[in-house]
Amino acid sequence: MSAQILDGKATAAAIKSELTERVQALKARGVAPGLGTLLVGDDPGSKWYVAGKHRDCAQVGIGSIQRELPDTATQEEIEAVVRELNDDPACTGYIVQLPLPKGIDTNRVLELMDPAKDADGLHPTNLGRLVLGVAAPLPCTPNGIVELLRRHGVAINGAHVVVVGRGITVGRSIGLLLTRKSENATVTLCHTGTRDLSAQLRQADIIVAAAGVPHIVKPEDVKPGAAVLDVGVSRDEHGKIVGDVHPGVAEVAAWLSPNPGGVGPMTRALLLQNVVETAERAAPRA
Ligand SMILES: Nc1nc2c(c(=O)[nH]1)N[C@@H](CN(C=O)c1ccc(C(=O)N[C@@H](CCC(=O)O)C(=O)O)cc1)CN2
Repeated sequence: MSAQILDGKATAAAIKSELTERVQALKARGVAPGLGTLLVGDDPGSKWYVAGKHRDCAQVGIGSIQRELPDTATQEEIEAVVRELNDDPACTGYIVQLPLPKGIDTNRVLELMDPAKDADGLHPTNLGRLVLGVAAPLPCTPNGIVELLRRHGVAINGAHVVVVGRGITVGRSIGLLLTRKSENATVTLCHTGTRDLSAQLRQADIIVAAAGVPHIVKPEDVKPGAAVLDVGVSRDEHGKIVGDVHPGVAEVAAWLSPNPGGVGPMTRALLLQNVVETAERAAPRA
C-alpha cells in the first residue's frame, strides 16, 4: 500500500484563489487589507518564510509592511516596533516571526500585540477566545492541518488524534481546534515526558508530528490506514528538510502529508485567510 498524498501545495493554491476574490470584494468596499511582519535576526529559514508570506500577499492583492531588526535588538526595540504596527492604519494584521532571538521574552512581545491585528492567532486573548468558542483568528498551522484533512475528506469526527510536540505554533493549540464540537476529535498530546510514545502512536487514527525530531514517527508505530501529517522541520548537512516522519510510513498510512509540500504551504494560506477575515470583521457589510 502507498499512502495518498495530502497535497498542501495544491490545497493552498485553491485557498489563495478563493481569498483573491474576497480581497477584491473588500477593496470594492474601500477596505485594503495589509499584512505586517516583524523579523528579528538573520536566520535563513525565518527570512525565507517571511519572504514567502509577502510573495503570497502580492499574489492575492494584500498589501505588505515589512519590518526588520538585527539579532542584537533589545526587548524595548522589538516592543517599539510592535507598538508602531499596532498604530499603523495600513497594517490590518501582522505577525512577529518566531522564534525570537535568545534572551527575548516572546510572551511579553505577543501580549503587547493588538489582539484585533493578531494574524497568527497566538495572542493570549485570541487563544482564550478559541477556548471560549468565540470568533477569533485561529493559529495558522493547526487551522491549516484541519483544512487539509477536511478538503481531502479525511474523517475527523470521532477520530483519535495523537499530536507529538508541544510548541506554541502547533502542538499546544491544535487540540483546541480539534476538540471543538464542529471537529469532534479526541486528542492526545505527547511530548518529551511521554513514557511510551510508540504505544500512543499505535492508537492513532490521525498523527500530527510536530516535534522537530527527525523520523521520530516510524512505520511500526503507525496503525494501517491512519492519516499522518509531518510538520517537524530539521535540516541535514546539505540544508535539506528532514521531517519527523520516516519515509517508510508511506507504506502503512492511508494518507500522508509530505514535508515539504504539506502543512507548510497551508500555514501560509491560512495566515492570509486570517488577514482577510480580520478585515472583513472590522468592516461589516452595510
Ligand atoms: N509567527 C510565526 N512564526 C512561525 C510560524 C508561524 O506560524 N507563525 N511557523 C513556523 C514557520 N512558518 C511560518 O512562519 C512556515 C514554515 C514552513 C513553511 C513552508 O511553506 N515550508 C515549505 C518548505 C520550505 C523550505 O524548503 O524550507 C513546505 O513545507 O513545503 C511556511 C511557513 C515557525 N515560525
